[in-house]
Amino acid sequence: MLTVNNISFKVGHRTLVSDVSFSIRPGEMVVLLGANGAGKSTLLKIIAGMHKTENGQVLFNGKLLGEYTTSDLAINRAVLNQQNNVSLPFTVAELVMMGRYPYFKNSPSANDVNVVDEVMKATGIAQMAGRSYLTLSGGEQQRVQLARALAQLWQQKNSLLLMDEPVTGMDILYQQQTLAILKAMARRGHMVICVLHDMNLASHYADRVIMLKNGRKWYDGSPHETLQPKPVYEIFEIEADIVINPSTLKQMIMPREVAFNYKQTLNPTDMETTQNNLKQRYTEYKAANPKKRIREIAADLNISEAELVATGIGETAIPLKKDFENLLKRVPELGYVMALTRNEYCVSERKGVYEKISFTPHAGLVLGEDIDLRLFMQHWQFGFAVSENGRRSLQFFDKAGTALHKIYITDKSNEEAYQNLLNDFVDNSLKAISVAHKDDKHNAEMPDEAVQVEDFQTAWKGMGDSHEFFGLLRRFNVSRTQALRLAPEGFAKKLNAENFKKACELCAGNHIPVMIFVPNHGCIQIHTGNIDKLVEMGPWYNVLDPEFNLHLRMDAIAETWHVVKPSTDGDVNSIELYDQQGEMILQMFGKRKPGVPELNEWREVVNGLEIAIEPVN
Ligand SMILES: Nc1ncnc2c1ncn2[C@@H]1O[C@H](COP(=O)(O)OP(=O)(O)OP(=O)(O)O)[C@@H](O)[C@H]1O
Repeated sequence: MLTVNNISFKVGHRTLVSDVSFSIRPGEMVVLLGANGAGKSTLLKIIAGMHKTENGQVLFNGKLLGEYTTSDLAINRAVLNQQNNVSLPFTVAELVMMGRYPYFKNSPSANDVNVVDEVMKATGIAQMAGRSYLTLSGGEQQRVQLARALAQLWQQKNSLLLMDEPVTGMDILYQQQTLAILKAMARRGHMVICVLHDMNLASHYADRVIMLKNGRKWYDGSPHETLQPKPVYEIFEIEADIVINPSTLKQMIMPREVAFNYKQTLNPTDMETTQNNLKQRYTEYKAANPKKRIREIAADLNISEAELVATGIGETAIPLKKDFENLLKRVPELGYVMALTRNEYCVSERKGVYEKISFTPHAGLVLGEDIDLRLFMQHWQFGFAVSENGRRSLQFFDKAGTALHKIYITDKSNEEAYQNLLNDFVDNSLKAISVAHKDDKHNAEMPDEAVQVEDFQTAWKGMGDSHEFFGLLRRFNVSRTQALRLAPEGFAKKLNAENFKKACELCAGNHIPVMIFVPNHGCIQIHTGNIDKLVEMGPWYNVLDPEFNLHLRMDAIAETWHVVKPSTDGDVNSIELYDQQGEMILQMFGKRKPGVPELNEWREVVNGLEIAIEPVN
């Protein structure tokens, strides 16, 4: 058993590993994943006893690592480093025999010779036993080093194999074979910790995946739990689609294409010149189209909204430090404000006070009476305080410059608190911004036939809480609209977009309180309460109440569903609207809270909808 307790490691003032803890048992194969420089090799060296830590401890088979003698360590753990410098022309067999040095003094025993033969066969290098190591290709040398490490512990149960990128340079067959050998070693009673860069190899061979970022442990769990779009994004900053390999039922991780953004290579002066040119275009376009909103102008000019806002730096826009969690914790001081969250086709505006703000590594929460938000901070990249046409607001954008959330100052807001907040969070160094290429949405779905529909339907019916739905999508690797299509009979019914209006009218007319969720990838805004004034204006359907406004593009609704999710408080009914890409536009529930069944009146409204209007789409 290996137990790592709260270890940290510093070089000078730089912390390379910070407060990492985990244990592994004989039989387990653990894969360490993380971006370049995340601290994987450093962690491995600490566990190998090559780096001494000031804090924490490493316990190996019940004894502190520091208490092992060098010769004891040599027969209990083997290390394969990223770089193996060999300058003398040893033969392959001689080099592998080095793994047996801890076991003999002058000449190897028959057993040592046997072990060397066995590992050379296992690693496919037996036919090159007599060749000089220095004449081998990179991948062949790597296999020899692997064989040396294996020879060291081949017969030592409960020992520890520490492998730093063992498959680097190997062709695809030997990559697979190497990991198969390591997994077999684990199954024979060894403990294996292996640094890899290939998530698909990790998916196939790891029993457990530990993900590191900035020297800290971020995720620790089965490949199924950890190799998901969100952890992958957080660790590697790359969007990935996860599909299930139908023959192995293991996840396949497919990173999305990234476009090279030349603007990111511009130096600050070039960025400012580009920004000044844009400012001129923006000013001219605004003058010619005075009624257009910034989001529409951004779309027309094929530029992001954040870049347009940034053209006002020094005049209408103050850049904010990227310390958004601490900034948001101060927003309650502003008092009565207006929170705005939107996606492509729907805007939710709710007035009130930010209260009960907290952050976990996975999401932020604002759980006030009025303002109710779920925040996904990993997507928050740029922030500005904007003052335009007499309206002041804090605006937050993702890395592509798309707006995620805005907070508007009202007549009743606390002016002094707003000024103090700006003083504390202004980023005077930022003169121009450069945004990432916008990810094209391609919600590739597995074919319906590849989904384990029966199990999926059973799991749906067995939900104890509607919040489990997201986990269900992950588990069966289905998109939301696919899930609705494959739902068990009676749990998802297709409606017409007009049904949504009908439901709003019935709720407004009968004073039935509702919950309206408007999501984007950085924020979900929830309005809970009554809706009253419903107004249609061109393609927009609006709720225009004093505290809550909703603007919804009816012509963008491609699918409307009535969805039923079981919970321990009885069935929960919702109406869900999706766009052409399968992205959720809006979700509406009856007002509810945990432990209380949903309102009967709401249930009657949704259940009556299909009768009210025949579904056509
Ligand atoms: N001796 C050292 N002195 C100063 N910094 C160091 C030292 N060793 C490593 N680092 C730094 O510590 C960080 C973690 O390094 P480490 O080699 O553990 O990363 P890694 O996760 O293994 O990365 P890679 O995937 O690139 O191999 C890096 O930023 C590296 O530059």
